Amino acid sequence: MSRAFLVVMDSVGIGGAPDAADFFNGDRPDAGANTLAHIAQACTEGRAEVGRSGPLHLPNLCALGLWAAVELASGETALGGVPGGLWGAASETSPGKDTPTGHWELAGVPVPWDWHYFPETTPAFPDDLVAEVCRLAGTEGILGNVHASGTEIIARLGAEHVATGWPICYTSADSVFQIAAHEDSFGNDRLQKLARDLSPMLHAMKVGRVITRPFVGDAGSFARTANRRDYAMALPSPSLCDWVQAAGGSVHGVGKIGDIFSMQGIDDVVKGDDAALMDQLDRLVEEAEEGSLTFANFVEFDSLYGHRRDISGYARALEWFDARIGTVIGRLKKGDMLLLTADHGNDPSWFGNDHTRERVPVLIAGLGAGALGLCQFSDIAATVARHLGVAAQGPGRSLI
Ligand SMILES: O=P(O)(O)O[C@H]1O[C@H](CO)[C@@H](O)[C@H]1O
Ligand SMILES: [Mn+2]
Ligand SMILES: [Mn+2]
Repeated sequence: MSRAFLVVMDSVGIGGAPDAADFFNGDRPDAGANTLAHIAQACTEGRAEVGRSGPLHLPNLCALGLWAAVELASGETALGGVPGGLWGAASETSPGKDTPTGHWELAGVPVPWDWHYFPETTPAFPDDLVAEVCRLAGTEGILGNVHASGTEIIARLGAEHVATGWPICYTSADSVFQIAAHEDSFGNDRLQKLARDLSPMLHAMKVGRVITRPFVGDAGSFARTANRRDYAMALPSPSLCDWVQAAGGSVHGVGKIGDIFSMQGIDDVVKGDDAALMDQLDRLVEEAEEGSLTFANFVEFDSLYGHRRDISGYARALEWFDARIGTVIGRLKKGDMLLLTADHGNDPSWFGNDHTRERVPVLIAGLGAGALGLCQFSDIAATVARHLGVAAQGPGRSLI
């Protein structure tokens, strides 16, 4: 018997996606974006000195083969290290660079449809959708109705929201409908019910997620809380999580995993900030059952630093993660696999403020050293399934 830990470093791309020119930030194609290599270059050149200093220091990820994976994916040579793990680089085939699309394909389910994206117009949403939000919320109108950054829009419209009670609705380059509302004046339960009731209409439009963005505080210092929830579409077919459960194994979600899979195929989930999630991953390395899959997402690279184009912050988060994951890897037991990967890129040195289409690293601890080569996202599901002795479905092929 064996156990598997599949750990997604949200947005930690390594460049080189063959179809990057087909994806955009505004009108700028993603060709050339490289989250890790560009952060490393900025660190080396002294352009990432806030709260940290000097060259990017990732000894544990490099010891697994991270920099070999970056070079394989994109040809960029930035740092070094002799790979002591299994390492490779994976490309996505699905027509989307968002979190659910990436995770579904990592779990063996490429997305077979085109998502609906709202136009970059004002208003961004059709009248019938706005009317339905008003009906469900019991309000005369909505605020926003545009493409926006979530922190910027609550700073701009938060006071008007508190005064009118109208929900702030916005979208981005992703297939999302986001609703921000104040936890005290609007109420978090009411916000979650609104999103839950609205999501069937959005899902029928092929909008991937309705996301709640509760916030607290006063004008000038509004702050989002950890009570964000994502109401995602159901998967079109069973994923790695279902395969593991069908074989009798438990599936433990850490972080956003429960939301991304609508809890389908997941036994339990723990939530919190990334530091709390790392504690939970550490606990699961101690406690997870034989035959189980622990599926973790660390989102702060993306949500706190990638979208905000904060290179120093992203570098700090990587260095923190590297130190903590090194400890976790040191506690793995015989027969365990820990596979580190990502769901898309979010190059903080790039144009715009959205994700970037990139290859992602595949780093495996616990199974010796060697090159896995270039592969597909869905091969990761097949690899984990093979390790657990579980029958895989879908297009992936095991790398081991
Ligand atoms: O600016 P905020 O609200 O963080 O939004 C970001 O979060 C969304 C979901 O991950 C993305 O689509 C991106 O727009
Ligand atoms: Mn993501
Ligand atoms: Mn994101």
